[in-house]
Amino acid sequence: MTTTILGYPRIGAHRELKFVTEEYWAGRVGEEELQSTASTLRRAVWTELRDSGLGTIPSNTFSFYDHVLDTSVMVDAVPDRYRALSGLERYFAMARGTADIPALEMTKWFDTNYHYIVPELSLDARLRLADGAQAKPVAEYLEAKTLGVETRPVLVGPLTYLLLAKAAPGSPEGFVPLDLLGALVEVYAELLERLAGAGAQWVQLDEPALAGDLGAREVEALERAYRRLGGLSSRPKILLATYFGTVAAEALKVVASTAVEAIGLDFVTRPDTLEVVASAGGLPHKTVVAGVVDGRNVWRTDPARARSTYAVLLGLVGQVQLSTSCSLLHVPVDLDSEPALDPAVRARLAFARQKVTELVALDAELRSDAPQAAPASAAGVDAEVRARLEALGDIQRADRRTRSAAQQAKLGLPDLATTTIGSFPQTARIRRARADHKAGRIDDAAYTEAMRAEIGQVIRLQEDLGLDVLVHGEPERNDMVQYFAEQLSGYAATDHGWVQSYGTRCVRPPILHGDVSRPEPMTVKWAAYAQSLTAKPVKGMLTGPVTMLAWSFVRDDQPLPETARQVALALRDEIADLEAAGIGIVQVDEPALRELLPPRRADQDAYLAWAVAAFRLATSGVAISTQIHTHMCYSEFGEIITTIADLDADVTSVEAARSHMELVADLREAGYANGLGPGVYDIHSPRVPTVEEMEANLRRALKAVPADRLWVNPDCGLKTRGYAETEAALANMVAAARNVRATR
Ligand SMILES: Nc1nc2c(c(=O)[nH]1)N[C@@H](CNc1ccc(C(=O)N[C@@H](CCC(=O)N[C@@H](CCC(=O)N[C@@H](CCC(=O)O)C(=O)O)C(=O)O)C(=O)O)cc1)CN2
Ligand code: MET
Ligand SMILES: [Zn+2]
Repeated sequence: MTTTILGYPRIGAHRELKFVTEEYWAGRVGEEELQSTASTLRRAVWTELRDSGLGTIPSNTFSFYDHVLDTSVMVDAVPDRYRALSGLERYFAMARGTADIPALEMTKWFDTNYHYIVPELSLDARLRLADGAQAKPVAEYLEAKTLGVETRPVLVGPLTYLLLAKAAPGSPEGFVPLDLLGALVEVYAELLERLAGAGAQWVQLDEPALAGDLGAREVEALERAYRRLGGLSSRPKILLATYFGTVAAEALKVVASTAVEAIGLDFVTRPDTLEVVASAGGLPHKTVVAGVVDGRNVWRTDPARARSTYAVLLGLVGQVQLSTSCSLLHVPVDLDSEPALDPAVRARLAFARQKVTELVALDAELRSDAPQAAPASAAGVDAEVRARLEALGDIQRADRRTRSAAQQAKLGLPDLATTTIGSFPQTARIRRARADHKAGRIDDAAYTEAMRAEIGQVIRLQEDLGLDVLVHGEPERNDMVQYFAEQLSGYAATDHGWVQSYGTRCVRPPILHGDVSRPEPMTVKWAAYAQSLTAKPVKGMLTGPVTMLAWSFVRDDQPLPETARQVALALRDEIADLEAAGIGIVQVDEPALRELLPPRRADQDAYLAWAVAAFRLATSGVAISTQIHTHMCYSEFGEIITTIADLDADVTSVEAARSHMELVADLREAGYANGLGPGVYDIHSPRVPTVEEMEANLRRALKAVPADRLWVNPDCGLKTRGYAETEAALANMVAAARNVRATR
């Protein structure tokens, strides 16, 4: 037996990669320094893993932006619009766009808060191993080898890669990326041969798609791909890694029949993986890389549970190695950087470094037969919260027409009302004030004053621009989830627990460890201050229960819906306080609603039911004249379209610019008849949208939504943008709304 992990954080223990990359983008450091920092970070990971005693060590887990984008570049799946560029310039243009070329799309990596760059494939794509012997996985394998570390290069598996890709715009009807499987597998065949030539003993092919529902076509593709790769005469041994759920039984059967030497299985996400292996008649000729340590949550592993999984597996499979359930990309690097955490919570935690140590210890324990003590786990119980939830009555609001009449009487908004999604640019000045406050360089009063000054500016700007519904701009929030978590009981925040979300953007997911309650109002003083500065309505801004869970590390000792109800109750209280303070519109953001959708159809309805119930619990306590908004972004909404209607918010804003408002008609079909704000421009790019393009978007939307229900807003919050482009874009947006109002 031995140990391994499926991947490791790449951003650096102190976000070194983020900082150097952003300096490179700003033109303040050159490529040489960028490359040298990257190399230092890779080496640090390899030597750390080697010194920790881990059995086998992954490589090619580094990326300058995203591992799916790396794969696209590696197989030369580069759309023509980037062909004039080369090297890193091309790579970052694909990720982020340039002044002239739009970026590739970005979307959620399965049900995580990591985002990948969506491959765009056309029927005539000529896939090939772009850099031949210098291909990234080969180069990184050799780089580790010169340090004396033998590694297992990690690749996105060909099936998963194609299932995550989309057909290039203008592709012939019926073309799907999976049609390119044959060509892609030949590129992987060449790569595997080159890796073998470089001396690699093992390669890891990640196929998380195998934990979802698979059709006959996908199963057939799986078989074709791995028969071909398994049958290569010169290749490393193959570890085919499945994760983010239980491997589909049909897929396991196929993989078992190929020459693949090892299969990675996730024993953490769901309880039924052992049953699937047993029903398949075991895997007597394979090594199972058993994911017994949770790769994406921060709780210490229960050794008794790992032991029993191991014992059962021993009787079912050829060999067992202990591993993480998925890459450690999704957890922070080091618990030792968090001295301020409550010791009782801390005792229950393991970050990436600690998980490696856990694996080594588990392995030693299983060899020596000396059982380890289980972590003491005692989540805080709040009897009052439980009693209140128990006693809670109706969570249904009055019917939509009654509400909308009352709200219109009170708010008197024009047709095509203009607004924004909440945040305004998080400037260096704002972040510095927060850092100064935290370090004690400025006191509470000075910090409050600094934030009020920001709010004052944002309100004035919106009045000057002529927006109809204003926001306070969220300057006081380090992050829309962390900010609330820092104020709720039952939640802990970290100081350095950074996890990559996309590119150089990171988050510190808070840790939800016990029953949740709200000791004090969380947003009222900021919202009320903003409202005191203007006669226009100011929209209060909260993060919804599902998103509060999705972007946190959540306790695993009670069902998720229970935890969601506790968060929802705290939000319900907050909304009541906002209403009492004179805030007539409250937006409850649920950008992660789609993200938590389980991969298997069979599990989806139950999830959607509790997600809707939690949202309604949070939002149903208000007067009919109080307008509830919600906001969603970063998702393919297809599967949750009827759920958006079920939330029954008075107004829903959704990301729509990149899909050209397609969603608007879909929502109407699904019976959505409330207010709708399809984003009229993409906020992910510094490009300033023209009045004409936003007008065109609005006219398109008007075909499906009447003007008195159509809202005009950007796709999402503006926190990652600068002021110059924000002001220009919003001015154009208001002009577009006015033009459409005038010429309808
Ligand atoms: N949790 C979460 N998930 C999400 C989103 C989101 O907003 N939140 N949005 C979607 C896209 N994901 C995103 C993730 C991160 C960021 C983002 O802007 N992150 C910032 C950090 C935000 C933050 O926590 N800021 C803190 C800390 C800032 C900081 O780095 N401070 C310096 C010191 C201050 C300075 O001198 O600048 C330090 O700690 O070293 C603050 O403002 O207080 C970044 O990576 O740069 C944006 C979108 C989906 N998932
Ligand atoms: N109100 C939030 C903002 O504007 C919503 C963001 S959704 C990722 O930043
Ligand atoms: Zn958003």
